[in-house]
Amino acid sequence: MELGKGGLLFFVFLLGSSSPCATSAELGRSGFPRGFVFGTASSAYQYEGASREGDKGPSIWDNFTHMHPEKIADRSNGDVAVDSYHRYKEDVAIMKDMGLDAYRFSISWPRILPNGRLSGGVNREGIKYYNSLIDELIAKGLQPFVTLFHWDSPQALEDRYGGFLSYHVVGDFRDYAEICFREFGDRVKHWITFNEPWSYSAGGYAMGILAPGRCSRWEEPGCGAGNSGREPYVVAHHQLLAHAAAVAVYRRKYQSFQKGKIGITLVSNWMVPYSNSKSNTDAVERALDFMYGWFMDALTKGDYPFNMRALVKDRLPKFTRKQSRLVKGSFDFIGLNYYTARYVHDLPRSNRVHKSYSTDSRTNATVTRNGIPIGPRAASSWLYIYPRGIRDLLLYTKTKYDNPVIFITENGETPFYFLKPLFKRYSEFFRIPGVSELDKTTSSLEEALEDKMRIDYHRKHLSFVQEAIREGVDVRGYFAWSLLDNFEWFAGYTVRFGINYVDYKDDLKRYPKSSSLWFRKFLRS
Ligand SMILES: N=C(Cc1ccccc1)N[C@@H]1O[C@H](CO[C@@H]2OC[C@@H](O)[C@H](O)[C@H]2O)[C@@H](O)[C@H](O)[C@H]1O
Repeated sequence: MELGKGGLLFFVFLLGSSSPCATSAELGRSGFPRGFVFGTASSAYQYEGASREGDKGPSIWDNFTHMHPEKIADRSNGDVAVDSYHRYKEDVAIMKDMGLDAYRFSISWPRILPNGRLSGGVNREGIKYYNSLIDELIAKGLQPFVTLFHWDSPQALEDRYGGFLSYHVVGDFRDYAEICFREFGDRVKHWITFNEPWSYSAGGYAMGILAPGRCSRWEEPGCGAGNSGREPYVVAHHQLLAHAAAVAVYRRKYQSFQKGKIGITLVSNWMVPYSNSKSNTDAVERALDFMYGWFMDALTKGDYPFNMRALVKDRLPKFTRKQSRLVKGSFDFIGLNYYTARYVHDLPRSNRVHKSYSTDSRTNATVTRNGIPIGPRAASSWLYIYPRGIRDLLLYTKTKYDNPVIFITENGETPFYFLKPLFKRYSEFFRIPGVSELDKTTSSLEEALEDKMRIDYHRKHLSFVQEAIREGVDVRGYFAWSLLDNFEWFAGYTVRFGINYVDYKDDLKRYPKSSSLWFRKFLRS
């Protein structure tokens, strides 16, 4: 049944139930299909530290945080992070004790190739570290899910040819990926080429809030160089080509005897029309195309969505026939990161001279409708809690993209923290409508470990994942973001996503939060 644009969204909307059937009493591992994988997720720059140890080369995040500390909320960096480079055995023991099945982590490209290129030499210290981590996971009965690129591009390639702005990155990424397949593929059976190419393209080249921090001069908060109307599309294009090149190598030279699966992790908000007018339901379709279809259409159809081609025109790169064939179908599964949702309404055609990815879709996304938030706000200004969105996004993917195999590779939140005294004295200023519970910044460790809001977030999202499975979506796993509190990019260490607490003031000691204990019980029931 061919559904028109609005019809598809209306179809998803109609089927939606206001809340999932399972109650917290019923919710447990046994409510999911046999073999469903439960894990936690992390990334190299946010966890490892040891930024200049073990002969690792610098990444663009090492450079970005040191050159632009003002772009990080607490002027911090990942030089030490949570020191997983030295403490990975302790971290794996935490996962084992929780009863998790898998761990999603990323490999730092410049830790394997310090100069970014094969010709610069392979760093055996880097190979040794990841072998140790993978061996430890397997020894403790955990499956490694490995992301090859989680934003920490080698600085050497940025200096050499502008990193992902250049087509040269395709061959260098392919060579890097092949080293990983060869060295780790006997034990790694789930490969994720890129984490959130949307975030890297939009955050790094349209908004300038992620490394390498490029955007047009007139964009807020202002960047030294860049072009928000062209560079995000070029960088996304080269990520897709690099992804397809790596998949082709894996399928041609390794998959037949290593028997692994390879995919890519995408992120999308769920988009809710501000009203059911045609202009706003059309706007929702455009918003989904510009964030999610940008990659899903290329991966399933071999070309960008019609909406993008029609609106971005010659600023949107074109696939050659050969490239289109390489990209189309270049996945065994899709990793999907879901955090939040937005209300979306149409923006009339503007004759803006300043072209930007951020305005090309002619939509505006808001977190409130008639003054009412779409859901309780987490600590991060972009994260409003809308659990039903994970089910709607999964159903949309099933219906529009032919029911691919999906792993939820990230889902998580960071409770609202306030300075307790400040909160008490100025609570009327902080009263955010709809926030069910504020986790105040606490004065004691005991209070810091109490994260009921995060338990509620994961319980509700897991219930909606169950509902999506009942409706036929082929979801095979769920990874919570994140195992530990960690370096959260432009927020630094000011927000905490961990289900396990890290005491930054006392030797990075790890402590289970209530959510960790909840997951431990969930995984045994
Ligand atoms: N952070 C994102 C997507 C994103 C990109 C630009 C701006 C906003 C949001 N995606 C995933 O979210 C996770 C949580 O992201 C945090 O969200 C709250 C922000 O304040 C914080 O800076 C960010 O790290 C990251 O840690 C993962 O590495 C990443 O894969």
